[in-house]
Amino acid sequence: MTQAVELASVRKVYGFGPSAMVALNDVELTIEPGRFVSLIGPSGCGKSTLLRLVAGLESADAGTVSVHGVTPEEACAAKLIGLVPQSPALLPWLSVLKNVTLPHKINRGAAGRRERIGALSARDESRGAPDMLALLDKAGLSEAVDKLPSQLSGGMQQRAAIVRAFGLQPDVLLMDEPFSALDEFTRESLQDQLLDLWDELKTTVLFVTHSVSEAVRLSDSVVVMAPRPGRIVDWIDIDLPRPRNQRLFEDARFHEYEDRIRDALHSAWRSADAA
Ligand SMILES: Nc1ncnc2c1ncn2[C@@H]1O[C@H](COP(=O)(O)OP(=O)(O)OP(=O)(O)O)[C@@H](O)[C@H]1O
Repeated sequence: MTQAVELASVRKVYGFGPSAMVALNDVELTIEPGRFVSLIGPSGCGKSTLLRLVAGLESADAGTVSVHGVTPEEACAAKLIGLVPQSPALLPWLSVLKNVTLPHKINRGAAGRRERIGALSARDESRGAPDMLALLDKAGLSEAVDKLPSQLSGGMQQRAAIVRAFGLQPDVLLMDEPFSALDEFTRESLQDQLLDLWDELKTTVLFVTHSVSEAVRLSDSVVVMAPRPGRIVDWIDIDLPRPRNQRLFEDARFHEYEDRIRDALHSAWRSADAA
């Protein structure tokens, strides 16, 4: 089976000489298609760097990165990869509906590139373009379709950004702390909506977070990283039933997973202090 994401012996160094910073060292990571995997770890352990390597925004100094069997650059050209950054980055002069449909119009050439790459795509091409109004409705934005981003709250803007990313039907969706700027209530409701969309569209998700409970709630697997040098120190499969709704918080196993990840994070912090 072709893996959705594969990093082998990856090393990334910023700077030169004595000021060189090893952002990632000897990173091995394999993500099967359709899985939801979170990266968690202390600040500076290389989570965003790893995401940027998969997105093709940076290149590795050693090792290989592949997305559905091709380089991130090829995967990007074929629009296999979607990226949701920390802040929504919507175009301020376009309505919500135009913001979420514009990438589709721009990216019509991607279908041909996908075909040329071959049978790497996990998606069902016969499914056609998604109904963006239906996706906006599912994300609770049906009242906001004709509004400008400035007329929406931060949470609504982030929801629109997520719909836009899912609407492109990427095979791999990269999310860099997409909910970090939001209050807890909005955050939980966006987690629900993200899980709904993910369940429907079966996209592979690689999700960066600082929140242990968010990682446990959303993920099939949580990857724990440590800094100096940035590396993977633990991989924890979250064997909890789906759908994962609010009742999950009453499940003792949910809190056991949280404790396990917290322990792994404490070890990561201690190893960073010792470095
Ligand atoms: N463009 C860059 N130039 C120089 N150093 C960089 C650059 N980008 C990241 N770094 C360094 O690489 C290391 C990893 O950074 P990265 O942003 O990937 O960490 P992170 O785990 O995402 O951190 P945070 O949780 O704070 O967002 C850090 O020490 C950072 O200072």
